[in-house]
Amino acid sequence: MTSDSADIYDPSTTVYKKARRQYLKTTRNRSKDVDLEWTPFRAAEKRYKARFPPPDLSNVLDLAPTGRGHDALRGGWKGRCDAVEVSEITLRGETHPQARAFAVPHVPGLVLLPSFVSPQDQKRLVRWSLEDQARHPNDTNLDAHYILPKEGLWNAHAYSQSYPSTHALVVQPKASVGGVIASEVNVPGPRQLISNTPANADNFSSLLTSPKSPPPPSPSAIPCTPSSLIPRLRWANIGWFYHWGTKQYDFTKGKGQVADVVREVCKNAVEAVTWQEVFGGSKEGDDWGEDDWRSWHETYEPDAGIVNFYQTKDTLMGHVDRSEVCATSPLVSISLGNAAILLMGGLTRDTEPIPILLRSGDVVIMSGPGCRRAYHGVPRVLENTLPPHFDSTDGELEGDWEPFKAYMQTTRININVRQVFPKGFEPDLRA
Ligand SMILES: O=C(O)CCC(=O)C(=O)O
Ligand SMILES: [Fe+2]
Repeated sequence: MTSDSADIYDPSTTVYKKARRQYLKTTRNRSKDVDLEWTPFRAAEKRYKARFPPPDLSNVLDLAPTGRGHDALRGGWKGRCDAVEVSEITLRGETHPQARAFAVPHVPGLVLLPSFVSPQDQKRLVRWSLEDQARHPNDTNLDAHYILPKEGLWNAHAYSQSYPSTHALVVQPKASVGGVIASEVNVPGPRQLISNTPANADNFSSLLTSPKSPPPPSPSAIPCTPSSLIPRLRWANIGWFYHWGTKQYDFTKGKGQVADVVREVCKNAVEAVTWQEVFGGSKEGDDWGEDDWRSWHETYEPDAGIVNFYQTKDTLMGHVDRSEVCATSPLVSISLGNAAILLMGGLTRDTEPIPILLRSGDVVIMSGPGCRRAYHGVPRVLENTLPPHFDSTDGELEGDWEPFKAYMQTTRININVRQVFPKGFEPDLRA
């Protein structure tokens, strides 16, 4: 338990002293006013991101079932179970103790389902994310810059791990092949923040026809092995293609599938919630037209999404997901692997966000006008918080689990699933 993450809380340790020295060095020339200029959202982001002073996690909302509690957070991280008042929601026909859902009154439409995904399904979804999703025909952050192997980057990496003596495949950068050298490029790395026009039923056809060219390949990318690229995988697209440059969907590329393994989890989560208890009787529950919460048990149908891959040093800046025409229907977000802090704010960055601890298997639903277009971000992935079931190799599924186990030691995966269009709607691609 004397890992670096625990020592950072103890001023007598070298880890603490080193982090403090580093902090004083980097903040030496900073204007005294800079903190005052930050919005509450930005200030919270800075606090949770900081390596020094280490963030105080005592106000983080942690809904882990009692007993399992903080044990899953190895390495000295602590959290609090009762930081924000939550109301329990009855689940349809579910009686097992983990089937609970919580609404957070501070953010109407935010619903948390702790441990909703079973340990076995968590592992199944990790496999699916890496083997089946982070590959052609889906787009990933690395596709812009590298000619990725047809069998998928993960599969090439896993093969090279299993057969280290075979001739290693080398992934070639795109810039050296196409000869396109751009002066300014998006290098592979964190998602870029782009301010985009919120999609809606009226502007949809103009968004559809706006040009969406591929990002220029990085001239600094060099040939490398699949294994050296794997830690740089940041996202893969599922369902309708998402164009990161414009933050709009590119419907002309046709519709990819949201695989059943994910669709089932999302539909079950939405059906598990008694929406009447979330929106009934509140002003947020007024008539919203197409996306009415009263019919979500029948009309919710996921058609797009992103698989986010975070290494423990990665963060996702505060943003609003507003590219979907359905502006209130549930966005279902599944957490896998190491735990993280999600900051959930309001419609502007001026609202003080709620910090929420997300563990492997937790599902978050963002829905309704007060939450679906609220600012949120992930300022911290917590090191050494991989639950023990990721280490075990029992059961028939486990045969070749080793490469996944190794990768997941420093990784969090988030499957972020959206509904772009009302169920049954087919965009007219001749528009
Ligand atoms: O990683 C998460 O929990 C959130 C990801 C997210 O907000 C997004 O993909 O838009
Ligand atoms: Fe998001």
